[in-house]
Order: sequence, then structure tokens, then C-alpha cells
Amino acid sequence: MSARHVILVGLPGAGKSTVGPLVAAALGRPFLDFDVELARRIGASVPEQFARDGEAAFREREAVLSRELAAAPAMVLAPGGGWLANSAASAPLRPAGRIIYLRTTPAAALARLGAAVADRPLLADADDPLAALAALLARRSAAYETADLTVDTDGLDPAGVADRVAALVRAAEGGA
Ligand SMILES: Nc1ncnc2c1ncn2[C@@H]1O[C@H](COP(=O)(O)OP(=O)(O)OP(=O)(O)O)[C@@H](O)[C@H]1O
Ligand SMILES: O=C(O)C1=C[C@@H](O)[C@@H](O)[C@H](O)C1
Ligand SMILES: [Mg+2]
Repeated sequence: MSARHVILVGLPGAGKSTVGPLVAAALGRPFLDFDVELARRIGASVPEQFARDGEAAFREREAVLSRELAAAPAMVLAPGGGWLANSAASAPLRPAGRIIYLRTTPAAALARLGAAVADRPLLADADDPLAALAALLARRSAAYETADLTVDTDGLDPAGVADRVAALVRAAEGGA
């Protein structure tokens, strides 16, 4: 099979947007961040889209972008944290992708996010963001665990995570 998209999945704070460009540089492929691309297309940030148009509209936008990318040349992709559990979005892209789960605990994700929790609409209004992240993980972990490959990110810095992802992808592609 030809080279496939490398698709990073995991909780908010897993590091998809941070690690993605490093993986892309290591593999010599373009990088695309869904949240950034959708904000550019719609002309509104993700929190603005949630507030103005609702979550369902945002999820449909993720699905449209996924369908477009299914036929695109191989890239490194960072969808939003809810993409894999949104099967209308992830199913069309799955056959064209190698899915890598950046696994993290809710506590580590929250520590990484810090004040940026305010930019995550599913966490921003929670009385207890740690409990909200744990609830997201409980709902999504079965989907995340269907990834082709997993990297445990707690205790690794972004460069360390990117090195592991790039090495796993090279090994998988070399053996394909
Ligand atoms: N391995 C890591 N070690 C320490 N900090 C990290 C690590 N990965 C990411 N971070 C930091 O965590 C924060 C959140 O990372 P990032 O935005 O990449 O998460 P994300 O997975 O894209 O989340 P979302 O699903 O909300 O888009 C950033 O400040 C980033 O610098
Ligand atoms: O985990 C999620 O469902 C989300 C994560 C972010 O990347 C954004 O896509 C949005 O805040 C939703
Ligand atoms: Mg991100």
C-alpha cells in the first residue's frame, strides 16, 4: 500500500497539535491541524464555532474535511480530540490512515493544558476540568484503543513523543 496519512488521536492535551509538526518534519510530510484548518475555513475559532453554531455543526465540519483528505497525498494529521469517537468523521479517513494514539492520563493532560483549558469548549465551563477530562476518556478510550499504534506520552517531552511516533511509523511502513 502507498504511504498513508499518520493520524494522531487522543484527549485534549495529549499533544496532537504540538507533536504533529515535529513528526511531519521528521517524516518529510505536510502537517495539517483540523482545528486550525476549520477555524481558517469558517473564519471563527473552535470555541466561537461551538458557541455560535453548536457542537453538531463542528462535528459535521470535521466529517467534511475528513472526506476531502481521504484522497489527498500522505500527510501528518492532528484532528481534534473528539474526531475518532465521531465515526461519521473518522470512518471515511480510517482506511487512508495509520492511527496513532497519544495516550495520556487526564491529570497529565490537564497539567499540560493549564490556562488553555479555556479554549476547549468541552472543558471550559466544567466545575471540575479534571473530572470532565476523565469523563471524556471514559467515553472515548474504547475508540482510542482501536488505534493502530500507541505511544504513552506521560513523562516524555514533545520531541521525545515525536521521535517515538516517527520510529513506529518508519518501522510499520518498512514492514508493510
Ligand atoms: N509531551 C508533552 N509534554 C509536555 N507538554 C506537552 C506535551 N505535549 C503537549 N504539551 C503541551 O500541552 C499543551 C496542549 O497540547 P496540544 O495543544 O498539542 O494538545 P492537543 O492534543 O492538540 O489537544 P486538543 O485535542 O485540545 O487539540 C500545549 O501547551 C503543549 O505545549
Ligand atoms: O476533545 C474534543 O472533543 C475537542 C478537542 C479540540 O481539539 C477541539 O476539536 C474541540 O475543542 C473538541
Ligand atoms: Mg490540538
